[in-house]
Amino acid sequence: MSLVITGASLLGERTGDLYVDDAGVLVDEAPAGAETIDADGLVALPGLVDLHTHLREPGREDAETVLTGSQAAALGGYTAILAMANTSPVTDTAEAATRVWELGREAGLVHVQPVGAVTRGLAGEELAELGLMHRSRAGVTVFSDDGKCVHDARVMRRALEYVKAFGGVVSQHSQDPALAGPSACCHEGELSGRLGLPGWPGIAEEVIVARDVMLARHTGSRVHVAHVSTAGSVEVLRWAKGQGIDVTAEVTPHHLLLTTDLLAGYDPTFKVNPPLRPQEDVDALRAALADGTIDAVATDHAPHARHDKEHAFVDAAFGMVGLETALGVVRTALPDLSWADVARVMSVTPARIAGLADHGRPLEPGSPANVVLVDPSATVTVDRDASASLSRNNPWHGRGLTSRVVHTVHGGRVTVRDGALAD
Ligand SMILES: NC(=O)N[C@@H](CC(=O)O)C(=O)O
Ligand SMILES: [Zn+2]
Ligand SMILES: [Zn+2]
Repeated sequence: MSLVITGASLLGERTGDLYVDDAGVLVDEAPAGAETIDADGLVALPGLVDLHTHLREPGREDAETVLTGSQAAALGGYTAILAMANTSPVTDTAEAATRVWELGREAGLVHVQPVGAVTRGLAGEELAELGLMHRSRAGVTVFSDDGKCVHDARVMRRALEYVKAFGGVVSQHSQDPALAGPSACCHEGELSGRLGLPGWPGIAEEVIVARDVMLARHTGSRVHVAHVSTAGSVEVLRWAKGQGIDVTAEVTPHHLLLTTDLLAGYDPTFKVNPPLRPQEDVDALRAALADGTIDAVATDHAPHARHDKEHAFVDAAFGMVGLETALGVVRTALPDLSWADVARVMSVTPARIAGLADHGRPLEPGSPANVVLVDPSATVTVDRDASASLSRNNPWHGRGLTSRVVHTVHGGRVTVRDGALAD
């Protein structure tokens, strides 16, 4: 179905119309018989790309499936998501990766790009079949043991050497298990002491980031730092980039807006890895995103069933949902970021990091029609029950967030119309 989108503000810079042909590609003339979307007052961006999504299929379809996660992604303005490997079983074979890729195609709402595990079963010992996953139909290029840190430096070195051959990247969950003990469940600081909760200090992240940028330099391979959470990690990244080391980094929406004080109520909704940090870290993360030291925003959408989350704080699962709220949180946390910069950190750069050639493209003839249309002046009050996700661990419930995703177009197909899933 061809499409004419009229009067949108393209990246907030100039008003223009967008034309989409039957093949789902942007063209320079209005196709005959096209559906029209009136986008007057809306900002058009390339469809968002999430480098870090947890779908729970296979294994925990009660918490999320590829379909429900894809729906949440489309509602959040995404046209591509990377599905983390910590499912059950783990995505550590070509067959498992291909299955996730197929489920994504069947859901048909966003491109679901499987992330492959670095090590078998995320055990941190033997490398998974990285080459076979890359050569499979899923075409895996991003590898991660996320949820666990590849803590053995020798294993990390070998993984980097291996993926270098085909331009792959290792996305690291930076958490030194020796410094952040097995029961660590929040930021280590004055508050964790007062609350009597075992903390995990920023240094447990920073030593791994520092080690990994040196391994990237040594191997000439590419490292991506998942969910950066401290000012110290930002300093290391700034230095590494200055040296020309091939490293990229992401920050989550929640680390840009929420701080560790929220833990005073012992509400496990706010329990996440890495933990919410003090305001000084949040300020450093915002500045680093604005100046390009941090390359991308990634949701780390981590749905959990009620019976895994509703526990005493120490026993509850780590993680929060985030696909539907990411853009609103970024707009709220960084109101001065230009729309072109929002496109850069939420679409263009993540697509480049993941090697997704059809995403993050300029809104110009010849590009695949992956587009999101946003109302920049709306405020949305988040309701955790009005969500496509199967999980309700939503830290934004009841909050007002700036901007609203109105329409999403994936490959020329309208997936979200007027803020609701299209039929
Ligand atoms: N972020 C989280 O707190 N949890 C993630 C794992 C992870 O990203 O480390 C999960 O899979 O639930
Ligand atoms: Zn992680
Ligand atoms: Zn994660």
